[in-house]
Amino acid sequence: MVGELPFMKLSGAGNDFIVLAEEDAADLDLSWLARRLCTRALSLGADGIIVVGAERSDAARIRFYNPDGSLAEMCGNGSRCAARYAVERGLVQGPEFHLLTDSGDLPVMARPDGRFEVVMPEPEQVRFDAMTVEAGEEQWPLHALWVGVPHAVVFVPDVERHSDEHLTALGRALRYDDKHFPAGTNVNFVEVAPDRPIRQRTYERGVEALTKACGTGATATAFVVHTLLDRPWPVDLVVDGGRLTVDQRDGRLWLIGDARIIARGTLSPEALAW
Ligand SMILES: N[C@@H](CCC[C@H](N)C(=O)O)C(=O)O
Repeated sequence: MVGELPFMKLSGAGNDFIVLAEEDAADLDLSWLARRLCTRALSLGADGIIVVGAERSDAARIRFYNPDGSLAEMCGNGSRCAARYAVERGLVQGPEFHLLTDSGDLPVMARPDGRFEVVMPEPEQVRFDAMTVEAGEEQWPLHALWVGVPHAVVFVPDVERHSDEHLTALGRALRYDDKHFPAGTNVNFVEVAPDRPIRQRTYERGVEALTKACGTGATATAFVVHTLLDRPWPVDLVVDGGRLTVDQRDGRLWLIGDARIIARGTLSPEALAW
């Protein structure tokens, strides 16, 4: 029986997470915990849980679990939320420190404007024009790459014209396309126009739905748009839950955005009892 569990809930550009201290969650099956806690309406609900552990005064250890209980090697928005949590709980001394993730050691900085910025894993396994997406009369080019987790970046001429249901159906079909994506994929539907921020909507693996933002997805998109369309750094993106910026400095990609505390408290055992 799990007792009262201290938690914080944070949102990064609308991607929301339940964050727990490693010491409080030590004896728990984290995959099971994620499936229980992330279910909206029956429990607190979130796009994932993050477990944060003290390591050194300049480094915290973090692990992400998706709502379906799978372990995600990386989460961009979750990294900023974990960084804010680590500062709030006094696990690290800011403003510059490191997050130790399953995708490596990621430098992070608490900015004077209240936002956080975190170095993202270097894009790998890049396949430009990996396939074409058939969407009714239209054909959309899809670029595939890995930014800690797998991503597809699909260029869509007018993304706002497509309903949530349509993008969800297309995203789900691609996510489960084992031929092109043996490990599954997150799918970013992206509209690029000159002189305005990129508009991005994301179907997330492990959530199996559109979420309000995806930080690794924003990074994947920025990399593709910079490389193929010469978009200069920094690249700004509008997502359903706010704004994200991806910049390149010292040859590394930085994800910049908010990390807002929504709630602090204790989870009742009944949050898990359903
Ligand atoms: N929301 C995330 C991505 C989290 C991982 C993803 N669900 C997966 O398993 O691939 C982000 O902000 O990067």
